[in-house]
Amino acid sequence: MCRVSPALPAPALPFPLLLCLYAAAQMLRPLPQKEDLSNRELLAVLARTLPDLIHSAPRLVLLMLGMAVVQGLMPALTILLGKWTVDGVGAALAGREANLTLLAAAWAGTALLTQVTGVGAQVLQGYAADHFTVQTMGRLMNKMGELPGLDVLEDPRFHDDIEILQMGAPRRPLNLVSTLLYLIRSVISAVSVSATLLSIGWWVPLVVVAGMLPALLKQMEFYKLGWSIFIQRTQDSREVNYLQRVAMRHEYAKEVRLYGLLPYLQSQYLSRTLTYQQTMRGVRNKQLLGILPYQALSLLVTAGLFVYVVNRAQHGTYTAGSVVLVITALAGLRDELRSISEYLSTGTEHLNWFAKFHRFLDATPGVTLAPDPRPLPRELSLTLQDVSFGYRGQSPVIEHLSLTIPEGQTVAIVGENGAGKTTLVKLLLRFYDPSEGRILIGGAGEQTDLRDLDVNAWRRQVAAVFQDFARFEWTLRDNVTLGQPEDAAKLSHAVEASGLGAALNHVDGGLDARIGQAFGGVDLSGGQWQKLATARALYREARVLILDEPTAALDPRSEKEVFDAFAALSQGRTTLLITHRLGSVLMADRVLVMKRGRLIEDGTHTELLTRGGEYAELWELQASQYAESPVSA
Ligand SMILES: Nc1ncnc2c1ncn2[C@@H]1O[C@H](COP(=O)(O)OP(=O)(O)OP(=O)(O)O)[C@@H](O)[C@H]1O
Repeated sequence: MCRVSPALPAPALPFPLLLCLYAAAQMLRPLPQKEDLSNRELLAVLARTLPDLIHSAPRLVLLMLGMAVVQGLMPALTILLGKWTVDGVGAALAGREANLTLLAAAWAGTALLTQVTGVGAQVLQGYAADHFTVQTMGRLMNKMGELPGLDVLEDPRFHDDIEILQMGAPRRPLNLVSTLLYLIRSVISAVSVSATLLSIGWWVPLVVVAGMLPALLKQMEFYKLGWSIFIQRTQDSREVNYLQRVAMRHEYAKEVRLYGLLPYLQSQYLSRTLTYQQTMRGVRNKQLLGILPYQALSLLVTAGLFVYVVNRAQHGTYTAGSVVLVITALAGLRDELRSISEYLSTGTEHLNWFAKFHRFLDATPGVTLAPDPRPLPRELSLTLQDVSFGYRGQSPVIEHLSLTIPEGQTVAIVGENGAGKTTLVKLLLRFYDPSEGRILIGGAGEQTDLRDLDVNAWRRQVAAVFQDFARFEWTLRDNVTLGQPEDAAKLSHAVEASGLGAALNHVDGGLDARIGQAFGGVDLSGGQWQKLATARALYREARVLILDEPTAALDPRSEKEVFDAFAALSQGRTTLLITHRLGSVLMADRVLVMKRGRLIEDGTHTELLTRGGEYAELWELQASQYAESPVSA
């Protein structure tokens, strides 16, 4: 509550008093919470974030803090120098002694120091940004390394977060530290500038701050909206960006043109964007108009004080220098308080980002690394014991699956689309853990639950050609070796056996040619990409080979060559071949037929044909397609 000086002339009393009361009442009104986190939670995030950031560049942060303190004191010093100079000029004009040269030098020194510390702070920020980015990105990458499975990455709760984290990692840490330093600078500046007003009267800073605060708190509310708008935008913008991508990217261009999709995409894009913009415009305008009365109050207080000081100066109570001081201090204080409210709000935004960062770092994956991994068994036979699994706790897509695949066996897995064949492979690679049952690795007497093994050691024993293999836009060589030490003989065999060798003849630069369009490389055909994925699997010396539709994109000659290569490679290795081309099943020792997540048939090709079940039916169906084809026209 404000107290009014008894020395204040009677007519001036009610005005500041009323304003103080009004301002106090406004300040007591609770602010609507627009941000995700409470102030206490934000402070907890700050307490966790700051030590990490300081630790990554302690000297830089200390230097930046020193500069912020110096910069914070400069405005008050400049204001006082202004007052003293004006009063000095007055004294000199009246024939009294005044050291104006010293004042001018001090003013110039202050201006210079402000400039130097400003530039210095920016240089330091550049260095700090490099440290922070490396540290933050490093922690994100480390976390990725702690996520052996795919569950967290596929969790819809993290889809938006991952995009926000990726975009923010290079800038949020520096933004947070700079905002805090700016905040410290502005608080020091506001306090010291307010202190200069004490020379007018002890009540002056109180009245001024009380008059300006409501507008600034309101302003802060508006800034706080920024984060909610940003979050909202990320959710909406993923949809909108997707539409944009479909309209503009090469990979969709053929269908977009053939099916005349552009008008549809445009209308979807426009309607979503316009709805979003309309909502945001409404919120923004309401907020901005809401600030107006508070700004009027702030203006009234400063104008009132100005009139009062000018009036009293005319009667000789204050010097001309004091009038200059009030003018500059009021302007300075208003700017600083506005900056404080802005920094508090943007700081909140950065802390909200860090809250997401921590949430991701703290995410506990369903698939965890074994704390004390058991050694890999000598023999790598695979056993599923009553395994069931459903994605993200949904209804099971694998149900009560039990089977054993001895090391060295070649097994074909067949079945209709969606039967669970790829899911079975993903479970064997421990991208997910079964919801029920166990997967055991090892021969009799040494079987170990897959969950208890070092998952990376296990995966090093496996090579795979996935149905949706990755297309790394690196050189052909890097695409095959994938960061492993290069062995020229192995590389050349993998390239030839996969059928990639023929394609290389037409590519400038051979194995060192960059592929893919993202960096202006040569693009490969679908089949060539698949051969590349095959070469990758062939290059890896693995004891288990997983082939999920490995020849779907290959021409018949390439398919034959690749299967010959697989047949040679599968000797002595456990091979799982998922395929709809039943002709290729003949290379398998055993066939598993899956239907709706269950194993319905298990035997050799001949046994299953004789049994006359699902497999025999599928075989007949495919064979009849060839038989019915006219042999000669
Ligand atoms: N990441 C995922 N999240 C949720 N559901 C999934 C996911 N992957 C697959 N599914 C679902 O699991 C079921 C089994 O899919 P899976 O890919 O294992 O079948 P598949 O037998 O390999 O089929 P296809 O022959 O078509 O490749 C399907 O119903 C599919 O929709």
